[in-house]
Amino acid sequence: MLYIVGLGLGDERDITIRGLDCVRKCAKVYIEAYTSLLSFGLAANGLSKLEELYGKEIIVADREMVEEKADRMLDEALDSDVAFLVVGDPFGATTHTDIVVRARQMGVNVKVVHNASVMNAIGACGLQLYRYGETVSIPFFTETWRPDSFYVKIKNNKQFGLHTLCLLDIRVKEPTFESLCRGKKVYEPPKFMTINTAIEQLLDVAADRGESVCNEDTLCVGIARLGSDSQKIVADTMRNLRGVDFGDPLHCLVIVGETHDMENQMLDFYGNKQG
Ligand SMILES: C[S@@+](CC[C@H](N)C(=O)[O-])C[C@H]1O[C@@H](n2cnc3c(N)ncnc32)[C@H](O)[C@@H]1O
Repeated sequence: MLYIVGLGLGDERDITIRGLDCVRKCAKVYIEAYTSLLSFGLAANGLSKLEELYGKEIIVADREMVEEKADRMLDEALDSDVAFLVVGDPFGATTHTDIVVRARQMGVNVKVVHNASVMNAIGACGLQLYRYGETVSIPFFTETWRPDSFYVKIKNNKQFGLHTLCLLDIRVKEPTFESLCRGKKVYEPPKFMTINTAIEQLLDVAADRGESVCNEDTLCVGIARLGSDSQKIVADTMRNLRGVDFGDPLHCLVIVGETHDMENQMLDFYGNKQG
């Protein structure tokens, strides 16, 4: 059996009792370490805290392992109990749906234990979950690569008065270009997009396109470390949010659509006290 267990967003104690029962009975425990790594401080001593609380050794599965070598984990799950831990909810990232499909194709039984995800905890900022359009992902721009399909989606959402949740790029275990040329991989340090960079990129795309789906006066909500004790939520215009220090990752951004009275009251509560 493969147990895919959501860990939630806060810290190692956010696992559910059902999730913990699964982990404790499994022969092997893997943790996905690239879609939401830092929220659990896994880069520091977070992993040993997890191992201590769960009473199990935990194997860190990086992107390569999950996307290319998952068959080994799935083979093990054919004749023993294996847990795959995911920060947030198992279905909060598309990769994990892929694992479920591959497991079912191999005849592996799968059980999912749900938990809070950025996709629903975002309700904390006061904008109603029912009034969001398509979620977008904003990738890091490079000198030569500036994909902007997210912009059209934001435009479509805005046309219907809907809010847009923007998930921001995470780069973990990316090989350097030079090392790829030399045939021996050396990895870049992990990179997490900040709300400030996301806003810069959004304003750049708007300027390139000569459209003002987003401009300096667009109302947004910046959210950092959602669900943790140090969560920070600030609602303000892009102009003002650009200068706010949101601190450590992970960050995401909501572009506000049409709002109702209750939503406005919540946004006032998160109004930028620094800007
Ligand atoms: C692919 S999603 C992973 C979602 C995760 N599996 C879940 O269910 O919440 C990763 C992106 O979501 C956003 N995100 C995830 N957790 C967050 C948090 N606690 N606070 C703010 N943003 C978060 C960040 O923009 C991050 O790059």
